[in-house]
This record gives sequence, C-alpha cells and structure tokens, in this order.
Amino acid sequence: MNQPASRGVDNPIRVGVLGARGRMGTQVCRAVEDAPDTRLVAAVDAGERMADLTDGGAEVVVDFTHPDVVLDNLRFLLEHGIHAVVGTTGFDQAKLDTVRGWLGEHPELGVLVAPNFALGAVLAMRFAQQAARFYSSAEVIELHHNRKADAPSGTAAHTARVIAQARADAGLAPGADATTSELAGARGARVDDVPVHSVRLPGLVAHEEILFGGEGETLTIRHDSLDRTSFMPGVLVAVRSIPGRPGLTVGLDQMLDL
Ligand SMILES: NC(=O)C1=CN([C@@H]2O[C@H](COP(=O)(O)OP(=O)(O)OC[C@H]3O[C@@H](n4cnc5c(N)ncnc54)[C@H](OP(=O)(O)O)[C@@H]3O)[C@@H](O)[C@H]2O)C=CC1
Ligand SMILES: O=C(O)C1=N[C@H](C(=O)O)C[C@H](O)C1
Repeated sequence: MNQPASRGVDNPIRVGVLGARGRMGTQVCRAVEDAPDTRLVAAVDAGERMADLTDGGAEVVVDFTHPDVVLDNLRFLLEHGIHAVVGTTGFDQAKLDTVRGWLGEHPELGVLVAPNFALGAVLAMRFAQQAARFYSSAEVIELHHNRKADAPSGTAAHTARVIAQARADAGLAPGADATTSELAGARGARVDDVPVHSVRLPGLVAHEEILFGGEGETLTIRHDSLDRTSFMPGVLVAVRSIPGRPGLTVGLDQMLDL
C-alpha cells in the first residue's frame, strides 16, 4: 500500500502567502523560507496574480490581508484545492458559517482561522476562559500600532466571546456597574456584553489586557507582542498541521497540546 510521503527537508510543504508585502506577510515569507520543512512557492500581494499560487503548486496558503478581502481569497483557495491558514481578522459567526458551508463542498481541505498566533496570546485567552466563571465582571483592553485597520482587534473580540461563553456556561450573569451617564464610547464597545476598549498609538505592536473584578480583588492577565516574530512559530505550527486537519479549525489552541 502507498504511504503518504513524509514531509521534511526532502519533501517540504509548498506554501504560498497572501498579503506578502504587508507587515505580517513579509515576516511569514521569511519564516517559511528559513524553516527546513517548508518552501515558499508564491508571494502575492494586492492586485497581483492569484494564479501564482496554483502555478507554484501551493498546498497551503497563509493569508494576512484585510478583513474586506479575506473571504474572496478563501473561496479562491478552496476552489483550487488549497488548505488555508488565516490570520486576517474580521471573522464573526456569519463569516465562519460561510467558510464551513464552502468546506462542505471540499471535505478534504482544512482551514484554520486564528485570531492570534503568538503563544502568549493563546495562553492569555485560555487563562481568561478559566478565570471567567469566577468573576461576573470582566473588561478587555487591547493596544495596537496606529496603522491597524480594524477595532476592536480580532483577539480582543475573540477573548470577549470566550469570556461571555464561559460565564454563561457557569450560570453567571454579567456584572452590572452604576454608570447612568456616559459620553458615547467611554465604556468601550460591547462584545457579547463584555466591554472592549481599543488604544491605537505609534510605537505599539500588539498588546492585550484582560481585567477581572471581584470582592476586594482584581485579576489582570496581560500579553505583549513586542515584535512580529512572536507570531511566526504559531504560523509554522499551523502550516504543518492544517493538511492533516480537514474542516474548519478556529484558534491555534486547537493545534497545541495545552
Ligand atoms: N492572527 C494573528 O496573529 C495576526 C493577525 N493580524 C491581522 O492580519 C491582517 C494583516 O495585518 P498587517 O500585516 O499588519 O496588515 P498590512 O496592511 O501591513 O498587510 C496587508 C497586506 O495585504 C495586502 N492585500 C490587500 N488585499 C489583498 C488581496 N486581495 N490579496 C493579496 N494581498 C492583499 C495589502 O496590500 P495594500 O496595502 O496595497 O492594500 C498589504 O500589503 C490584519 O487583519 C491583522 O489584524 C496581524 C498580526 C497578527
Ligand atoms: O493588526 C495587528 O497587528 C494584529 N491583529 C490581530 C488582532 O486583531 O487581534 C492579532 C494581533 O493582535 C496583531
């Protein structure tokens, strides 16, 4: 019986990158080129030939583009039999359901949508999920560079949803506060009833604080990405894992032994 060829230096995974000239895409191209078991076969940015991905024989494509274009990119990849690792933000439940629907027509393919590839950010979300059932009051503050297109960050939105779900599973109602008068936005945006506050400043990269409050105490979980290299080990884990994970995976935590 034919065994699938094992992947490694002699048989590297052929990887394409979408958003290849962007802040993340340039780092991903470098990481893929530097890893012994992956080979960069196409690097495509806005307005460039998507056909380079198929011409280069990409098996896995990594997408760090823009929330407005990522679904079109994904449809192209699935129609061309390519697995996808997606870091681009903007995925709500409706978009995830759309991807699930497309995958129904391509059951052999895998798509990972990960709000954050940094190990510490993944752990922070997991810790927040664990803490949520003990505290009815929680708020998220995310801080990013001022070139970021979206607010709140995908990570903060995902964190808020995870907290709300864990709280609901534990039968905890969201904590109330006494605010009756408010300048619009002063209490942040609500994601599933969790206030989320966004800071944008030059000099920052990607940072998140999750604050819980209880009787006479607070708990703060903080993660800082100080450099975009922090995302690369997670991206490579995903590139290596996704060909063996058909269907939709949400969150890098699903691929780690946490
Ligand atoms: N999951 C994670 O761990 C992380 C996720 N992100 C997310 O990744 C995304 C990109 O971030 P970042 O790299 O900082 O953004 P950048 O703006 O630096 O890069 C995006 C790149 O994608 C290009 N692009 C736009 N449309 C297309 C398209 N249709 N096909 C191919 N390329 C396209 C852009 O070109 P042009 O500028 O000409 O439009 C740009 O070069 C964001 O959603 C961000 O939130 C970022 C960091 C980590
Ligand atoms: O745009 C960024 O920079 C980042 N985007 C992701 C997000 O919105 O959560 C991940 C990380 O925070 C960096």
